[in-house]
Amino acid sequence: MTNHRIQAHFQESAELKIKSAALLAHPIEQAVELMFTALSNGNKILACGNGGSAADCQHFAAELVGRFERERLPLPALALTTDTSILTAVGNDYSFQDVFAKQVQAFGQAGDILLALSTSGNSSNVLAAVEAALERDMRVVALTGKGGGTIGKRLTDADVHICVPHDRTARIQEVHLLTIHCLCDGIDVALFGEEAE
Ligand SMILES: O=C(CO)[C@@H](O)[C@H](O)[C@H](O)[C@H](O)COP(=O)(O)O
Ligand SMILES: [Zn+2]
Repeated sequence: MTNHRIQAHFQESAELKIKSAALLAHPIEQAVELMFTALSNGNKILACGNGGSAADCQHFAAELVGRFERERLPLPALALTTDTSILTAVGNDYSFQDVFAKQVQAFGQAGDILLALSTSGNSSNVLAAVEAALERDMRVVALTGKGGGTIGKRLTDADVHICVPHDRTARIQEVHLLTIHCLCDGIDVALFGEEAE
């Protein structure tokens, strides 16, 4: 791999982040508001996604249950990507499409939030989780890319769609992680106010 190729990855990622800041600041603010309201009402956040997005779900849940940058009480967030017994039993006995939806049906309650991650917006198990969440009167915060796919089309006006304006999975994931950190920071600011620098 040439030095030039590495420089190009950094360049593309940096440019996309700047472009996304302008386009996504508003939906990210809306997502913070939705999440903070849910948490304040005693509700929780469930998160699902595949591959790199599964890792993002766990990253997000760790920052809510543990902490982001400020010391605070643990906040209820659960990654639906971690219990291998549930994932294999549901995948084996029903279908891979159901691995997240069954957990939304088991754990989700009205007023909870589903954080749904899919760079293509087309993963059928994430779409099924979105459907299950909407059926239960939960709100959805969807992190997508590539135009938003079928998940983008399924969302309602009460949900929040954060769609990264790019077609490359890796680049979209990089903006998703930054978005997750903005969500954590926004929740901390909603709790404590902006820190004096
Ligand atoms: O991390 C990567 C690619 O960068 C992969 O593991 C990627 O997450 C997987 O191919 C996923 O299955 C893609 O699903 P999605 O983002 O389209 O929903
Ligand atoms: Zn990746």
